[in-house]
Amino acid sequence: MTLTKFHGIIPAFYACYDDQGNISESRTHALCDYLFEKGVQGVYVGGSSGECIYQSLDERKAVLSYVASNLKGKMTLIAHVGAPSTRDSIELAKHAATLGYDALSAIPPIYFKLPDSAVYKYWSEIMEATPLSFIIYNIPQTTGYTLTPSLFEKLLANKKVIGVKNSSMPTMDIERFKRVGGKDVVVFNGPDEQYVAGRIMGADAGIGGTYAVMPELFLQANEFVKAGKFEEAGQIQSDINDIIIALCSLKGAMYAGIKEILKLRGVNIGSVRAPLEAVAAEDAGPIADIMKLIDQAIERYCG
Ligand SMILES: CC(=O)N[C@@H]([C@@H](O)[C@H](O)[C@H](O)CO)[C@@H](O)CC(=O)C(=O)O
Repeated sequence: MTLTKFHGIIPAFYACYDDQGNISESRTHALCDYLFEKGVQGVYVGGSSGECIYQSLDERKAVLSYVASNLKGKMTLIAHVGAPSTRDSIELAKHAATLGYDALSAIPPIYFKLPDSAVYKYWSEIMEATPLSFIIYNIPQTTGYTLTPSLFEKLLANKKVIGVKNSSMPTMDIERFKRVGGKDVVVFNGPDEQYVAGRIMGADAGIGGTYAVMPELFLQANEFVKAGKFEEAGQIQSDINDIIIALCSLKGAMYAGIKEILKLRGVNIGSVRAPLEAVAAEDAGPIADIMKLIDQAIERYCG
C-alpha cells in the first residue's frame, strides 16, 4: 500500500461538546469543515486530544461515525481505538473498519503495568480483528509504558503495522524507530514543540494536539522542512513554541484554552470534560494574547 497518504500534517481531532457537555454532532461537523478548509492531510480521531479517556464506548463510536460521514474521501482518517480493555478496543476497531477509516492506532494498555508480552498481545489482538493497517502509539508520559525499538521490530513482522506515532520527548526515539522501520514505515512526530527537530531526525509526518488551533503554521513548517529551509523552519517552530507554552500556562487545561481560541477563529466546539478544568476568568487576557501571537505568526510566515 502507498504510505504517502499518511504523510503531512495530521491534527489530533478534539472532543466537540454541546453546552451541556454532551458529544455534539453539529459541532463535530464544524471542526471537520474547518480542518478540511485549512488543507490538512488527515485527522487522528479519538486520541488524547479527543479526550477518549473520559468518554463512553458509545460516545467514541458516535464521534468516529460523525467524522467519517463528513471527511471520508476528503482526507486520511486514523481512528484511535485504545481503551482499558482489549474487548472494548476491538469493538471500536471493528466499528472504525465499517466506517472506512484508513488505519487504526492504539496506546498500550493503561493502569496496570503490564509486561511486553501482554502489550504485544493487546496490539496484536486489535490488529487481528480487522483488515485495517495499524499505527503503534508510544506515549510514555501518559501511559507509563515505553515502547522499545526491539518490541517495535517484533511488531513490524505483522504487515498490518505501518508505523508508530511517537510522543516521547527524546527525538532520538524517532531516529531509532526509523532506523528499525526504514522507508516502508511511517514515523509520526508526536511532541508539537519539536515538530521540526522530529522531522530532521527521521519523522515522515506529524500528528499533534495543537495543530488544529494553528494549522497554517504547521503546514508552513512542513513546507519549510520539505524545501530544506531549516533556518525558517527553526524560526516558525520557535514562534509555535511561544504559543504552546502560553497555552500550557493557562489556569484551565491546555485543551480548554485551545477550544476558546477556536471560538475566536469561528469554530465553537464547547469546552472540556471534567476532570479537565475549563478556562478561568483570569485566562481571558492570556487567551486574547495567544490569539494575537497566532495571527502575527500566520501573517509573518504565511501572508
Ligand atoms: C501528551 C500529549 O497530549 N501529546 C500530544 C502533543 O501533540 C501535545 O499536545 C503537544 O505537544 C503540546 O504539548 C500528542 O502527542 C498526542 C495527541 O495529540 C493525541 O493523541 O491526541
